[in-house]
Amino acid sequence: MSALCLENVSHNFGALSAVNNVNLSIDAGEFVCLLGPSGCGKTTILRLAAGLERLQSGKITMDEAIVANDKADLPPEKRSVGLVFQDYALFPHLDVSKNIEFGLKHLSAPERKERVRETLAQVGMADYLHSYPHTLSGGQQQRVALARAIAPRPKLVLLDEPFSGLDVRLRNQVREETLRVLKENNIATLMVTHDPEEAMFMGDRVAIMNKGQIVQFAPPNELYTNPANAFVAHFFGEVNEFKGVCNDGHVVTPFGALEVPNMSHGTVVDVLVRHEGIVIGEKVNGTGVEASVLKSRMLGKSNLVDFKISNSLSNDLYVKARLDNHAVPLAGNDCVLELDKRLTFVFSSQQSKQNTADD
Ligand SMILES: Nc1ncnc2c1ncn2[C@@H]1O[C@H](COP(=O)(O)OP(=O)(O)OP(=O)(O)O)[C@@H](O)[C@H]1O
Repeated sequence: MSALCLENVSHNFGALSAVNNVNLSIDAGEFVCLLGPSGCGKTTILRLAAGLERLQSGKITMDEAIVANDKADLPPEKRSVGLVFQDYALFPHLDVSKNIEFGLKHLSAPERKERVRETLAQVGMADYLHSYPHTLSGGQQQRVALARAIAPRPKLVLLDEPFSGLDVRLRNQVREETLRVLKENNIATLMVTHDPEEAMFMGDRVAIMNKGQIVQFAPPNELYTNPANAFVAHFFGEVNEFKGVCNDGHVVTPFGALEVPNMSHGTVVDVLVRHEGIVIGEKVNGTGVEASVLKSRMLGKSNLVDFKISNSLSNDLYVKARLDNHAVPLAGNDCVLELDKRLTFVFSSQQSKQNTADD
């Protein structure tokens, strides 16, 4: 059963189409991230699901029950949804316990107290019952905001860029804690983010959006290794890009011929290779290409290495590779480069153009 299901949902602001025929469903207990560039419609989808924006077209159900369609539109307080926003939105004049009790009016006073205590313990804030929001750090406020959202035991929580106000180190910690708490409580979650790494870290599945539409909805691993188009490939990491033409089921690249069995003869293509898809190899059976190392930069666990390929089909060609520290050749040295085909993608140029965010 879907905790949340959007069917053919569209939304306009005047002449602007902010959300265009979106279908999205989240299973019970599943964590789904809505990822995309600024202005692609992520927050509008979240607001429609929460009931903060009136549905114009389509249908929204929660646990199979209609919450919004052309006839009905349940107000936010009737949707049993927990909300957490970027700015935490705690009530400044209420202490932590009162902030959380706010959503528990249906419980008796002793039940309320017990629920507050229990929920704060889950987020590691049991000692802050009577603190006021302004005396708490950003991370602590975010934990209280999460406690407030889950205390009424909703089946669905909606998070809008909840970690973007936190510094990087704290962000990783709060992300992990948030994920743990939501999973422990088997709460389905839809989280808006524009950070691909965050989406991959947290999401069981990620819906990637562009221009009001969902372009691909899949587990992180699939988005990374099997992107539906060039937009998705670019969004999930840096790539090297070459142009080519499909010739009898093959496209010739500076690294040799690649098979493209499903493309028609003469199709102009973009070949995209992830930086980590260029590897050092040996020249065997004519595969691989000789290259010289221009520059290498240490980036923690890996190095970003610039190569020049001189015997390419046209002019000199420059590519970047992300190599493990132990595999880095010295600047000025020559080596043979190969493609890791799992991290090499071929798309028709026409299709790539249509999917580019800023064209
Ligand atoms: N209340 C509004 N009135 C008019 N236009 C709006 C309104 N809310 C959003 N928009 C527009 O709708 C489009 C989608 O906005 P939305 O906030 O959903 O995008 P987003 O993907 O969440 O962006 P960001 O990551 O920058 O928050 C944008 O072009 C935005 O300017």
